[in-house]
Amino acid sequence: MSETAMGASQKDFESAMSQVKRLKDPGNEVKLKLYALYKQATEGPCNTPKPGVFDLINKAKWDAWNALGSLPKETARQNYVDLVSGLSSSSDSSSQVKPEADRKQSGYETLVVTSEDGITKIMMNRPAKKNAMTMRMYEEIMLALKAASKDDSAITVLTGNGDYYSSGNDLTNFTDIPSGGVEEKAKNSAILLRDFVDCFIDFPKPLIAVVNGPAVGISVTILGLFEVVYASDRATFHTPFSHLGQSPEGCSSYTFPKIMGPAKAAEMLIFGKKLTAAEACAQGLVTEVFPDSTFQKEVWTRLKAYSKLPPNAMRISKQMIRNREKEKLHAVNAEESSTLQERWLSDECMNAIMNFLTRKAKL
Ligand SMILES: CCCCCCCCCCC/C=C/C(=O)SCCNC(=O)CCNC(=O)[C@H](O)C(C)(C)COP(=O)(O)OP(=O)(O)OC[C@H]1O[C@@H](n2cnc3c(N)ncnc32)[C@H](O)[C@@H]1OP(=O)(O)O
Repeated sequence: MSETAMGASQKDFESAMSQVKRLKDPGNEVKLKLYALYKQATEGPCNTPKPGVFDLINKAKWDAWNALGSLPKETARQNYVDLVSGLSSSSDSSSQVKPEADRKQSGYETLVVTSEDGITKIMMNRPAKKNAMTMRMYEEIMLALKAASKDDSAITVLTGNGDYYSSGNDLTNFTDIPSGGVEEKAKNSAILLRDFVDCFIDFPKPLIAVVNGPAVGISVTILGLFEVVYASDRATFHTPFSHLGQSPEGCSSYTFPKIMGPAKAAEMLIFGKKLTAAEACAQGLVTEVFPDSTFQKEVWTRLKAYSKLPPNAMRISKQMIRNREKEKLHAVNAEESSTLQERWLSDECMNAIMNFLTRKAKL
């Protein structure tokens, strides 16, 4: 009988463990798999309490281990040995890693993040769900922005994969209620929202939105915190907060009236008027609109040229503009987040979410 059919021996397992230490960094996703298999092989099914939502690293590790369910220890041990052996042979045969692979940053579940030509591109990557923003996506965008603020790129871009830029908050975020109840969820979500928007307020480099298709809710409101917004002529801009029993966020209660005047801002934020890309451009929310057929080519050519400008000069200019109203923006963000915390508990909001989830209503 072959070794594999019998299952890996303790000796194979120990040898794989020491092999792991000599491997080239396999990336976060693989490291999580290795961690989970190791825990399952040595301790059995996940037996520790789930870490809190903000304990990102331990939560990711816990999720990976917990996902193995009741996989037997022996199978986990064998899978660990097989995974390490696969990694060793691929790292032996490709010590010269392709530049393409180097540019893509792994470890994100909801994003594709790449860095090249002086541009870090953060792409929301849930096209089948119109890039709706899950709790995980909010956390990952914050992580990606923090990393981009320290990397050597000159500018940072947020965009979406597929036909939508983003359909805004994933409404199923309302369904995962913890044991502390809906009040606890609303409180934690308000903290997450405030932290999320703070990352945009404080982001130190020029931030560009490449709006490849329709944008809804929070994906629209935070555009007021970007330096430049390029849109395909297929894009639309929609903030249906009253329809959802909610109120504005992303500092839009302050930035939108400043950008487009109070009357136009009210039409969008109170009455949920959906703007075409051309209308959004006329009102100053969008910098420039491109035909969809040439959108990607034209925008990226433009951005590559901008990314060659002296990065420190661009950074200093951005900060000079932003610093004039940073304090105000933080105060607005705090107020909008705490107002929403109450709104989320209202009947108006709950009914609207139930209507979407039971497919009685779409925008
Ligand atoms: C207790 C408190 C918890 C609070 C947690 C809050 C956390 C922070 C919140 C910050 C505040 C943000 C506010 C907003 O962003 S408000 C805007 C919310 N967005 C919406 O209301 C859009 C809802 N979606 C739609 O109306 C339509 O899907 C849409 C018009 C966008 C597209 O319609 P279309 O017919 O073209 O496509 P489908 O509907 O078939 O969509 C394809 C699949 O994608 C799913 N989908 C799309 N958008 C969302 C979404 N926003 N949330 C969840 N799911 C979404 C859709 O259901 C389809 O899925 P299936 O294929 O599985 O059916």
